[in-house]
Amino acid sequence: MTEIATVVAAVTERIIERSREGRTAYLDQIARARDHGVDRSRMGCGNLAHGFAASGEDKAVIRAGGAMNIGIVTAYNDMLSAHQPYHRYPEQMKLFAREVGATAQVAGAVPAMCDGVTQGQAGMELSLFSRDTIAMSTAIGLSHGMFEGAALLGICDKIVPGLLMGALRFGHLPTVLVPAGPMPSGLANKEKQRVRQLYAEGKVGRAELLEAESASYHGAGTCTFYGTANSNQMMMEVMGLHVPGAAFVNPGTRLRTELTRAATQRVAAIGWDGNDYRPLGHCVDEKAIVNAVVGLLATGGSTNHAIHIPAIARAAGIVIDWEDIDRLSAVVPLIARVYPNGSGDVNHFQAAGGMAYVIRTLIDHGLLHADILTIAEGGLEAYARDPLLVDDGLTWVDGPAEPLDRTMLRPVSDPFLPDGGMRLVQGNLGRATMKTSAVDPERWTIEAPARVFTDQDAVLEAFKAGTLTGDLVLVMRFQGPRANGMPELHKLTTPLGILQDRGFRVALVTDGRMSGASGKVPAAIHVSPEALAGGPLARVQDGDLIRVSGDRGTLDVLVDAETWAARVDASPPPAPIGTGRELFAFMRHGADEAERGASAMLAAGGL
Ligand SMILES: O=C(O)[C@H](O)[C@@H](O)[C@H](O)[C@H](O)COP(=O)(O)O
Ligand code: SF4
Repeated sequence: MTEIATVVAAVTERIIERSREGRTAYLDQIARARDHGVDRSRMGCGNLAHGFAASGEDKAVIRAGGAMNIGIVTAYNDMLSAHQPYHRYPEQMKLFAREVGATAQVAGAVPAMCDGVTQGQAGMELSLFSRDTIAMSTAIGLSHGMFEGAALLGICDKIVPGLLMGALRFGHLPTVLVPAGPMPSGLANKEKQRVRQLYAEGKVGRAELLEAESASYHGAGTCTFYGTANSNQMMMEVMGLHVPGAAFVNPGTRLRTELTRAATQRVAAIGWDGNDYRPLGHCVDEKAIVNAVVGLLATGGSTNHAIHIPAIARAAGIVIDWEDIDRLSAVVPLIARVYPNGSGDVNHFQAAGGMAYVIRTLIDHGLLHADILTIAEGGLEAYARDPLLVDDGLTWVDGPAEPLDRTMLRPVSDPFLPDGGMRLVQGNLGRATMKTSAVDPERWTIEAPARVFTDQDAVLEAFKAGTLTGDLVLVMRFQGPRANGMPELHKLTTPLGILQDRGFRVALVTDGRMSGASGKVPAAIHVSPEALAGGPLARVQDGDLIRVSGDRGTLDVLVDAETWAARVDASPPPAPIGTGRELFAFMRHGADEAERGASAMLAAGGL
C-alpha cells in the first residue's frame, strides 16, 4: 500500500473507531425500520386508500402491493437554473418505473434556495438553515410509508446535503440521487469576474455588468463554476449514489433522459424483495464519507463541505472532524483545476475526462475506497466508466486512461499541487477552514493589521470610499450560525480581489462562510467558536496584527497577553429580522459549531 493510501486507511479507521457507538445505533435503527417500521405492508386500509387515491393508472399496481413504489422527493422550482429541468421529471419517472413493473409517486417537495439569487441579500441568512429545512421536508415526504425505494431530485448547495440528511433517517430504503446536469458554457467565469471588478471600480456601468452576468448564467442547468452544487455532483459519484457518470451530462439531451430512466429502474432493482438489497444507510458508511472528502480535496471543491460532510455523516451515525479533513488534505493531491481553481468550467472538465478519469486515477493510487456499496453493481470501479447511448438505451465504457486536457486534469502521479488544499488553521483566534488550492502559494501566509466589520455592505462602502485599502486582514465577525445564520460572504471577493491585484497583502478572517465559487483571496473561514458564542473574534480591534498561515496551519492575533486579557467582547449587532429571518431564530439559538455541521436539528435530535 502506498504511503498516501496508508494515511487514507488510517483516517478511515480513526473515523470508524470514533463512530462505533453512533453507527451501531444507526444501523440498528434502520434494521428496525425495515422489519417493523411504517411501510405499505403494515398500513391500514384507510391509510393505503388515501395514499393511492389519486394515483391514476398506477392505482391497481400500488393497491395490489408486490411491486416497488418509489417515493420521489423533488426540489423543483424556477429559481435555481439547476433545478428548473426537474419540472417534468416525475411524469417521466412514472413511465420509466412502469417499464419495469414498478410505480412512482411524488412523496413530497422540498424548498430549494438559489445562493446566486440571494448572494449579498438578506435571504442568504436563511441559506444554511434551508439545508435542515430540506432534511425535515424530506422526512415529511418519506414518512407516508408508501414506498420501498426513494429517488431524490436535487443538485444545489444545501439541497443535496439536506435531501441526504433527511433520507438517511429512512436509511432502510434503497435511494438514488437523480441530477439534471450543468448548463452549456456561456461567458467564461474569469471574464464574468473581470467585468465585476471593472464595475466595482466604476469603469463600466450596470448595463454592461448585467449583460456579462446574463451571458454567464444563460439557461437551464447548473452554473458551470466548480462551486458547492457541482461539488455535490462529484461527491454523489465518489459515494456511488448516482448511476455512474450522471453528474455532468447536460440537461435536455437524450443521454440525460436515459440516465434518468436508468436511475429510476436501478432503484427498482435494489429493493429488499430482490436479491440485491442496497439500502441508503449501508451505502453511506465511513468509507463513503472518506471518499467524499478525498474527492473534494482532489478536485478543489467547495469549502461549504467542511460543514455539510460532517452534517451528512452525523445523520448516518458517523463523526468526522476538521482534523480528519486536514490529515487527508496533506496527502490527497490536487488533480483538477476547474474555475475558481482554474480557467475551465465543469463542461470542459467533463470533456477532459471528468469523474470517470478522476475516479480511475484516485482508485489506482489507493486514495478512494473502491469496495463501498454503490447503487450500481461493481462498486466504485463502475464509476470510472462513462455512459454511452446505444440503440436500445445505455451502456457504460471505460473512461480515458489519460487526461484529455492536462490544463484541467492530471494523474495523481503528476498533480497540480501535492495536497488538496483544504486546511485546518488554528491558534488564539480559534479553528478555521482555509482553502489554499485557489490561492497563489505566495499568499498562503498573510500578516497585516485588522480591519473589523460586522456587515458586508459597510465593507463595500468603505472600499468605494477608498478607506479600505493597503495591507489588511478583513475581520468579518458575528457571521456565525448563531449570529445570523452563517451567510456566504462571496460579495467580499471582488473588493478584496481588487486590493490583491493592486499588490496589497490581504486576507479574510470570518466566522461566516464563503461561496464554493470564491477563490484567489486567502480566507480563514468558519472560525469556531463564533464571535457570538464567546469566540475570540469578538475581542479583535482595528489595527491588531493578525497572521493567517496556510503554510503553518495557524490563525493568531499578535497582541500581548496583558492587553488581550483586558479586552472585552464587542457588542453583537441586533438579531436579524425581516425576509423571514425571525422564523429561523430557533435554528440560530440551537445551532452547534460549524465543525459539527452547524445544525440545530441534529443537535436537538441527539445525532
Ligand atoms: O457555494 C456556492 O457554490 C455558491 O453559493 C454558489 O451556489 C452561489 O450561487 C455563488 O454565489 C454564485 O456565484 P456568483 O455569486 O459569483 O454568481
Ligand atoms: S449553482 Fe448556485 S447559483 Fe447556480 S443554480 Fe445552483 S444555487 Fe443557484
